[in-house]
Amino acid sequence: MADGSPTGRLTGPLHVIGAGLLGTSLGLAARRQGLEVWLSDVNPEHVRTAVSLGAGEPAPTDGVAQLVVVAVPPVHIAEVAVAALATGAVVTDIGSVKAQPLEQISDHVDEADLARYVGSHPMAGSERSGPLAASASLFDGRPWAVTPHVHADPDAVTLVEELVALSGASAVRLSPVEHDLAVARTSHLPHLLAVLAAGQLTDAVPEHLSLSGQGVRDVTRVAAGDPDLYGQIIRANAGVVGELLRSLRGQLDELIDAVGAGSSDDLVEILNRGVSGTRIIPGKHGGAPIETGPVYVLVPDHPGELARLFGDIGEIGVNVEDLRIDHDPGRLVGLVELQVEASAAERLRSALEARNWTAHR
Ligand SMILES: NC(=O)C1=CN([C@@H]2O[C@H](COP(=O)(O)OP(=O)(O)OC[C@H]3O[C@@H](n4cnc5c(N)ncnc54)[C@H](O)[C@@H]3O)[C@@H](O)[C@H]2O)C=CC1
Ligand SMILES: O=C(O)C(=O)Cc1ccc(O)cc1
Repeated sequence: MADGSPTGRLTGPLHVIGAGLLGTSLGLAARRQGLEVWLSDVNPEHVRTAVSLGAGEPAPTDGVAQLVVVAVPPVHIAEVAVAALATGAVVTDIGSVKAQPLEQISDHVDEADLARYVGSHPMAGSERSGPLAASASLFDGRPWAVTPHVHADPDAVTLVEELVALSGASAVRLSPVEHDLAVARTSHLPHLLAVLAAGQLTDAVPEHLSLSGQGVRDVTRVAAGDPDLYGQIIRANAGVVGELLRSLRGQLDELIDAVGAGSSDDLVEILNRGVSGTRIIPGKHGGAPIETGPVYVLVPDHPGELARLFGDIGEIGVNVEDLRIDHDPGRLVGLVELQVEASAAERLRSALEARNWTAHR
């Protein structure tokens, strides 16, 4: 077993504390690369489930892991990380906010132990929780913030960045404060806006809800996330999120004026700002955003049809950038929306039609 001292080379064992969505996904990703993974959780059922999925083995009662990953809800991160540092291991947490746990941990450990703590945050997840929602490919191609504090041991930082690479993600190094500013804008505020958009649906009558299309599903998806978890995340970043919300209040007033104004100029200016925002979100693997276009395909609601469609797309040789499926309320068919590189959309549509699929753009 490793003695836990940072060597800058990730050989394991990796101890994941918190076998929920994130922890189990990480265990699966690390096992995929052959690393020894130990799992623990306050809920023994979650460990059993994660083990049965192949995410690792129950953590032994003794022995020091090389790297401990704390994957528990935000309010428990500091206490779990402090206990893990006492074992001599390098410790990272994957919580969604970084300045607050660092401050709490710093209050309870000496500088030598603190040097082995390096916070991090994978920008990957879903609105579901628990080990059954886990996936080995959750982190593939995703950004993963690594947020060393000024006294962090460089070897410990390297070890955490190796974990990121081994999980299929790309490390983005930021200070904890910078990170919290970034996620307030890219994650916490969008989450709260999705909550408001979804919440106002609860006032609608069922006949009106029957007109729900893909747009409302797109803007409300993340609002289904566990309110307890998101409450903790947002409260841990309350200062920055509060500032953004106050700025948004001003923008909401401007929007109300623009909607009621005689001319549409101001409204179009606001709508254009939205278009600009969508265009600067980086593409997959942090690359430049690529322009995609949709191809819609009618798929009979029978077992095996989706596999046949994807087999055909694979043979046609077009990469699918994104995908969603809508069900036709009146017929036993699904409408599959494929997002592909814009320049390949027409080629894909005509090749699918040639293979007897009903496809349009
Ligand atoms: N859900 C998401 O999409 C993302 C979540 N995160 C962060 O990852 C962390 C975990 O979130 P999820 O996996 O989504 O939650 P989850 O609810 O699926 O899993 C959390 C697990 O921690 C366990 N746990 C709670 N207190 C514990 C303790 N004191 N010791 C050991 N185990 C304990 C729970 O039993 C549960 O199995 C959170 O800090 C969250 O901010 C980060 C990125 C994305
Ligand atoms: O569901 C999504 O699209 C997400 O963006 C998931 C997510 C949730 C919380 C985080 O701290 C990071 C990522």
